[in-house]
Amino acid sequence: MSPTRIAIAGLGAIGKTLARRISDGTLPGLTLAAIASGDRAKAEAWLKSEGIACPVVDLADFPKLADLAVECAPASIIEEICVPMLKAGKKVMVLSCGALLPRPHLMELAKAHGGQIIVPTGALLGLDAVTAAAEGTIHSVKMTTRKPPVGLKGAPYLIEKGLDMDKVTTPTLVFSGTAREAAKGFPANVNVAAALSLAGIGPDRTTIDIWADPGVTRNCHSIEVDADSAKLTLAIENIPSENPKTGRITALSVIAALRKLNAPLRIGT
Ligand SMILES: NC(=O)C1=CN([C@@H]2O[C@H](COP(=O)(O)OP(=O)(O)OC[C@H]3O[C@@H](n4cnc5c(N)ncnc54)[C@H](OP(=O)(O)O)[C@@H]3O)[C@@H](O)[C@H]2O)C=CC1
Ligand SMILES: O=C([O-])CC(=O)C(=O)O
Repeated sequence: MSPTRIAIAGLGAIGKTLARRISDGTLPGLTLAAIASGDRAKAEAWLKSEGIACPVVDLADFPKLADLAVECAPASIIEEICVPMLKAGKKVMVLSCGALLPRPHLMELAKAHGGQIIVPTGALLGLDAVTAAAEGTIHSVKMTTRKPPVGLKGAPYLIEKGLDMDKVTTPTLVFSGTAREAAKGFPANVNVAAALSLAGIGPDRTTIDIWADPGVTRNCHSIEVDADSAKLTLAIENIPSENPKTGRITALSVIAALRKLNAPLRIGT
């Protein structure tokens, strides 16, 4: 069987970890085929320093070079990554999944051309159980996120409300609302809430409280799901990566999902 060719869009905290792990040959049946970056010269210099041989290309070139693209770039360019791949009937693993909520046309495009959008568990946990529960009836899904203020800095919602994260000295509830509203107001901070909503009862019925908490050093998420099959209470404390907004486990989740693509034994939903 020929190897599955992987393209990476975005060579940041997630993309770099991914590039290292695919190119070192520890993921059987996968090959690193292409990378797109916001800064081609910087990406080429980094790849050279790591001893990774991979072309840095334009996003538009992905469909001819790759079978699956991993989107780990700013949410604002999701269309540029997904549209060419999906039109070519290929797969895209989407990390900026909050940006999927206002774009149902991307799912339509996948359906029309036989492509697929894959949202990995990412920085969260329990999406296996939530998708299973969603095959029955889920009554409610509530999430609470608690991050160090630096992990929320720059969010459009905070800027709009004039909330300065440098001035937060006690745990502060900065947002309470639906996953859809959270994805709009915090596009680089709570993709986890969007993933949870897509797994369960959708972005308008899934709720989230976001706390800026100077007392924590990790990005902490807890989930409560009430369903006719089970009651779930789940929590995860993510150690930040080189990007304080992004937990280290996110890249590992992508690697685990990629490993499952060609694995003879597949664990989990
Ligand atoms: N679903 C989930 O559970 C999670 C999702 N995320 C999301 O995943 C995404 C990536 O996260 P992370 O790796 O931490 O982000 P980073 O900010 O570390 O990296 C993003 C990279 O994208 C690159 N980029 C910018 N413009 C373009 C472009 N036009 N084409 C290709 N690449 C570009 C940037 O490169 P340069 O610096 O050269 O401009 C940057 O290195 C974010 O949207 C984040 O919110 C994060 C954590 C969890
Ligand atoms: O969901 C996100 O975008 C990032 C996040 O909370 C985490 O990594 O813990």
